Amino acid sequence: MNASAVDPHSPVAPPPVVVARDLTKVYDTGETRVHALDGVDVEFHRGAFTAIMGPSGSGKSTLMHCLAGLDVPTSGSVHLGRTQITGLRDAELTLLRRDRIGFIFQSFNLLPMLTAEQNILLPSQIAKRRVDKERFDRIIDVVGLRERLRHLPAKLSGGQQQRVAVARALLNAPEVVYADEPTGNLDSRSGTEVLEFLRSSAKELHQTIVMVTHDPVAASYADRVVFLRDGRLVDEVTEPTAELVSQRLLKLEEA
Ligand SMILES: Nc1ncnc2c1ncn2[C@@H]1O[C@H](COP(=O)(O)OP(=O)(O)OP(=O)(O)O)[C@@H](O)[C@H]1O
Repeated sequence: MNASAVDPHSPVAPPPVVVARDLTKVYDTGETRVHALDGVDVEFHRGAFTAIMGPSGSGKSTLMHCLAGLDVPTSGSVHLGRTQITGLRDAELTLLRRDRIGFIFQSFNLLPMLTAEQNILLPSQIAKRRVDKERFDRIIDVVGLRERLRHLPAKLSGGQQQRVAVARALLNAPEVVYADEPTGNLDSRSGTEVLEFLRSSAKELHQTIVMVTHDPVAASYADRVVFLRDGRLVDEVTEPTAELVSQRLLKLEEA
C-alpha cells in the first residue's frame, strides 16, 4: 500500500515521523520581541510530502530550522521518531542531523572538485556508512543521473546539480528530508523535474519530505500544504492545486 495514502487518524496508523508541540520561538533584539513561532502544533507522517507556506516573515524558515535541529525553540517540543530532539546537546544534534535527516537547500551545496557520484556518496563516507547499492542504483535511475555520474558539478545544469543534491539527501533513507526552497534557483523545467522526483520519492520510496516554498506551483506537488501567518499554523489544504494554494495565500496576505 502507498504509505502516503495511510489515514493518519486511523487507530492502526503508524505514529508520525515528526511531531512538534506548542512550539514557540521568540527573538529578543533588545528593542523588540518577535514571536517568530507562536504555539505551533504539527505532525508529518511517513511517506507524506508536505509544503510549508505563508507570507514573508510568517515563520517558515524558523519552523523548519526548529524541526530539523538547526535552531533551538524558546519552548515546546520536537520529536523525530521516539527521540525528543529539543533538549539534545549540540554534539548529539550534529549526529542526529547527519544520520537521520536529509537536507536540500536552494543553493545546491555541492563540492566543485568532486564528481556527481562522489558528492552523492560523500556523507555516507564521512559517516562511515555502508552504501546500499540497490538503493543507490534505484535513486540514480529515478533522478536520471546515470549518464552524469562522472561529471563535475560545473559540467551539469542547475537542475542536474539539484538532482545530485536530492540523490545525496535521499541515499541514506533518512527519516525525513527538509527541503528549503529547493527550486528557488532553477528554471521552471528543471524545477518541475526536481518536484516530480520529490513527489515520486515520497510515493515510491515512502520518503517523508517537508518543503518550504513561496511558489504555489511547487506546493501543488505536495500532498498537503500547511499555512503559517504570524508564527501560527492557520490553514491547511490536502491534494492542493496551484490555484487553490494561491487563493489561500492571497487570503492570508490580505488578512
Ligand atoms: N535571527 C533573528 N533575529 C531576529 N528576528 C528574526 C531572526 N530570524 C527571523 N526573525 C524574525 O522572525 C520572523 C519569522 O522569520 P522567518 O525567516 O522564519 O520567516 P519566513 O516565513 O521564513 O520569511 P521569508 O518568507 O521572508 O523567508 C520574522 O519577523 C523575522 O524578521
